[in-house]
Amino acid sequence: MPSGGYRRTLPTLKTETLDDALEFAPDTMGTTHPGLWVVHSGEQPKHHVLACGEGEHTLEVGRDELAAAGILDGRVSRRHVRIELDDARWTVRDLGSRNGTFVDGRRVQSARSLSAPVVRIGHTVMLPVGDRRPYEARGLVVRDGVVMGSSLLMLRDRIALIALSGASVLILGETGTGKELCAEAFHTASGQSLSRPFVAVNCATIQKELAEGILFGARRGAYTGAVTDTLGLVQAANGGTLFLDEVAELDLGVQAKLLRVLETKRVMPLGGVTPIEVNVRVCAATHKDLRVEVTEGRFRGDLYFRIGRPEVRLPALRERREEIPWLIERALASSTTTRAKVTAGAEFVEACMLRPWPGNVRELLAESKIAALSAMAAHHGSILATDLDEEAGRALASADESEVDARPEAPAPEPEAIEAALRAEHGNVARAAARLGVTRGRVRRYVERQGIDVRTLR
Ligand SMILES: Nc1ncnc2c1ncn2[C@@H]1O[C@H](COP(=O)(O)OP(=O)(O)OP(=O)(O)O)[C@@H](O)[C@H]1O
Repeated sequence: MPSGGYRRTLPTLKTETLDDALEFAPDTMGTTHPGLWVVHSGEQPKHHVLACGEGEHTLEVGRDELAAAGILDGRVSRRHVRIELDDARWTVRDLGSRNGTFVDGRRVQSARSLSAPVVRIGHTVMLPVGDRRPYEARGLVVRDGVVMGSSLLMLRDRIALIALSGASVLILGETGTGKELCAEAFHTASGQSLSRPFVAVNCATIQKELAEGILFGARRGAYTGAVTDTLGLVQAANGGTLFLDEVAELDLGVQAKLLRVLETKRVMPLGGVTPIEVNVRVCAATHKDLRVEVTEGRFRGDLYFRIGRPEVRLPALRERREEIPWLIERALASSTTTRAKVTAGAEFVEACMLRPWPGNVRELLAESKIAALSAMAAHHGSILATDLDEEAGRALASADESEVDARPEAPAPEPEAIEAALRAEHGNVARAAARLGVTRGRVRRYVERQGIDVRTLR
């Protein structure tokens, strides 16, 4: 295969009916349907919606309400918290509980906020929802390791409809939101048999001068070094799907040739004389606004109209926080080092739900694994909030902020002091950093530089 792409067949995805594409407009009486969504409890992800009574906006939650939903949490008081939606504002009031109510990570007696906060009581994490009906109707599905909350399920249905219509699709979304997974779902839903190829290429990684050969193939002798015929990704995807990730990075000249291939359904390899017939579905993705790219002359308008419509937009992870507990569980289950050895504590999950995750799912999965190792090194089977790296999931510093951050820091601790702190804390980087009064990143970098295996310090 040419570099920059790969070819594989995909596992079967069960086809689901599309008739559950419900619309959730306020009902004719203007009644809202607020509720409280339990997303994590007892070190496990949950999906359970507690409903306010018909026409009511207030919900009281305690041990019995949770137990009725099959959720047992000994740290929750009998009458623990009242949550109210009033004039589009959430009010959370502790009802004199023994272990307190936490709103967005802070213990409160009472708190009001315009946006739905993350609420924790005992070992249970919850999200208030203004309209519980989509969550009740669609739930949350984990299939073949892919976690899909209500918004992703809706998106998947839309992608399936587009695929069945025979059109191409443009997938928009921040890095790590799952655009490639969507492309795979598009391929599967196209009804193309499993033996048909799915070929993915990240256009940002293709060198400009090699792009034509990589995409369209080359005949032997077409250029210095072309010692054999090469197929090209378009031909490799023949009969299946070509996924062009970061499509905005394609050179304008290559864009023109790609458009021609798609219009004529023929590809001419470099140095070739006879075009070859191809039948390829294109699925493209980008984190850029292609319309702006067209307006500013960096993307061809004609290609945009060929592959840029219809578009689907993947929400950032911070817009679908209910998936976070399930993704953490996926991360722990995916490695034999952590599987069945550690679980995610409620405070860890809460901390994860409060970070913006600019790297989205990819970043959360990676940081969950690091946190799990930190918990294991410290001999606790439950991942604590302090096991989450301080820098993990935080917004990336802008250039201006990095200048501020570049102010001289407190002097770096001596290596002996770092190692002593690590020994005292049995290899727990977070606690060693707290003991030294420096950031966790600083201790972690020291550990990595020195090649210290923190497990030996347990
Ligand atoms: N809903 C999900 N459930 C489970 N894993 C997911 C989900 N979404 C994404 N991932 C995982 O997160 C990682 C990043 O996903 P993917 O490569 O599809 O993102 P992307 O948007 O294409 O990223 P980029 O723009 O950087 O190429 C992959 O390991 C993928 O398996």
